[in-house]
Amino acid sequence: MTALLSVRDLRCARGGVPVLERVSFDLAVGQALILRGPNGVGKTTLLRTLAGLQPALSGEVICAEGVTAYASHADGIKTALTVAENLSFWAQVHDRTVPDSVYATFDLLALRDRAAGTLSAGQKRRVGLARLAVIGRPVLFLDEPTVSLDAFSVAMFAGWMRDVHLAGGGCAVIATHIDLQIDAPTLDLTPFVAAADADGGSDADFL
Ligand SMILES: Nc1ncnc2c1ncn2[C@@H]1O[C@H](COP(=O)(O)OP(=O)(O)OP(=O)(O)O)[C@@H](O)[C@H]1O
Repeated sequence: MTALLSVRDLRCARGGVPVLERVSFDLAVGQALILRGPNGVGKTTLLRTLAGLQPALSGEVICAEGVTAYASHADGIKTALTVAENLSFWAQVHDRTVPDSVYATFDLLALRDRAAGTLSAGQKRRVGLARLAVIGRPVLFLDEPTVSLDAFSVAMFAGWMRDVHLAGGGCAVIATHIDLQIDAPTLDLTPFVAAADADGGSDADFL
């Protein structure tokens, strides 16, 4: 099966300090990988590195150009715009139109014309997740996507991930502390914590 994303012997750092090493995996069409591990183990660091937001220390992330999207804890919402205007904005940026189904899928029908700044945290998160359905990027890197969501909304998001995104030819790497009920392997990052001081610089770095 052809991989949409291949990660080879990746070593990554945060703030100049090596955090993870020896991370390798492949994701094909329809596959997701759930990242687990205690606070500070490096889930965000790995996702940022996979998304190209920071360089790897070594190793390879093999993926086609322009097919990835990264979503962090921040919703990236423009508060003065309505929900519909936010979704239209993202659609335009990606040269797409907003599928009508998105409003029902993310339970946003009643909120369509509300200024996004007036939404609750969970409602804002639903708009942020709906953005993923609008932009049409097949390779998603998601950092705690269900923060602030109630159980109904978590199930709704998981349903979209499973039945629309993955079934529609996408893949995803998802850091989450909760069980999304998605049929996907889990990668616990604990064994991949970088060896202490393995690349911690030298006195010469400070001179
Ligand atoms: N801006 C920063 N500068 C330096 N070190 C940082 C920075 N941000 C995070 N770190 C450190 O990098 C390591 C990995 O952090 P990271 O945010 O990737 O962990 P995480 O697994 O996503 O944690 P959490 O589950 O708490 O979100 C931690 O030791 C953290 O303290």
